[in-house]
Amino acid sequence: MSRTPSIFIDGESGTTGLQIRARLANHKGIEIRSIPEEKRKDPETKRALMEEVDAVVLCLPDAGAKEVASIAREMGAKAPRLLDASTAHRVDPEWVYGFPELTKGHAERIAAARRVSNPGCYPTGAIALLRPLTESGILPADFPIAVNAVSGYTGGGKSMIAEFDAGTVGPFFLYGLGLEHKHVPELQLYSGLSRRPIFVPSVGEFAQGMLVSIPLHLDALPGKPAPGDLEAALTAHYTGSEWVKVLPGEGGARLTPEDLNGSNALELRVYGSAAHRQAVLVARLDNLGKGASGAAVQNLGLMLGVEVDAALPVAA
Ligand SMILES: NC(=O)C1=CN([C@@H]2O[C@H](COP(=O)(O)OP(=O)(O)OC[C@H]3O[C@@H](n4cnc5c(N)ncnc54)[C@H](OP(=O)(O)O)[C@@H]3O)[C@@H](O)[C@H]2O)C=CC1
Ligand SMILES: CC(=O)N[C@@H](CCC(=O)OP(=O)(O)O)C(=O)O
Repeated sequence: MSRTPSIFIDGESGTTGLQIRARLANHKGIEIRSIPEEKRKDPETKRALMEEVDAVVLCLPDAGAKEVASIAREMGAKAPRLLDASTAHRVDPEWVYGFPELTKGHAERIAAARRVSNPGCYPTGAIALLRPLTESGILPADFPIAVNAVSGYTGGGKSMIAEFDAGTVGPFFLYGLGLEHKHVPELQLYSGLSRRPIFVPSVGEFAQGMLVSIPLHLDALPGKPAPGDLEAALTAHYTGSEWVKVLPGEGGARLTPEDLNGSNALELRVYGSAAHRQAVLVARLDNLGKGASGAAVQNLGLMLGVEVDAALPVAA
């Protein structure tokens, strides 16, 4: 593409949309087009702009994302490429899952795709930990898995931010306790699990940041691996990755969720006790970074074939 590619961020004033704009603020290689505020939910205005841009980033509730996807279907070959940040299309086989580090060749699949579905924040951490273990055969697909996670409250979008700003919620809560959280299908599918994992999310009184942890009884795994074998499988999978790093798990250390805020980084650690034959896999990320807008900017770079910095620009 020789001219500057253009995008339309549908839902640009929401939590995810604003963060994408901020990450692209200093970027000269992508032109951002908008529609007037009062027309932002008008399908005909959207359709007209969709005819003029190369890609649309959907930062909308699921219903809004499905509406734009159906406009794009009607447009046929004239439709722009779509990158959907919502949950609407994540396990739809006609969409490519937007986790470039998923497996060998996946970044190239994203680069070539017409429709890409950006991952959920929690699945980003869990899939990053589990996929290399199922792919390498260390973890059987039907192994019982439980995923625990804590998120900053921006993960709940404008409505949850308003609740915390108003001081009407306590400092911490578990949720998803009906075991029907919307992230479980993508987490199961892309981790390569045949047995539905148990997922226990929670929110703390901090705006941004996330930890995802997965405890494992190593004796129950067929090859009875040591913690170091798990770490070696993760290291082999992510060697050379710009954004995903495998770091030593130092027992006794405290791990806090906010350290990667503003970045597009994802850190993976294996904590283990050889004596007790136990391990805990932990992912740390910014829920608005690699968990949402950073990942979206990374995917846009692949889709449009331009160099992007998926991290927030550092304030001068
Ligand atoms: N926050 C997060 O960490 C993550 C969010 N996501 C997903 O991204 C999407 C957006 O979430 P988030 O940014 O948090 O949500 P927000 O509630 O913060 O923002 C959504 C924005 O979309 C606007 N909007 C709603 N319906 C339409 C429509 N039909 N057309 C145009 N604009 C519309 C809203 O405007 P108004 O308020 O005026 O209705 C609002 O500005 C969701 O699907 C969410 O699941 C994905 C990953 C992480
Ligand atoms: C704290 C909180 O409420 N988090 C959101 C998920 C945030 C996220 O990744 O969202 P999407 O799947 O919408 O993209 C939730 O649990 O529904």
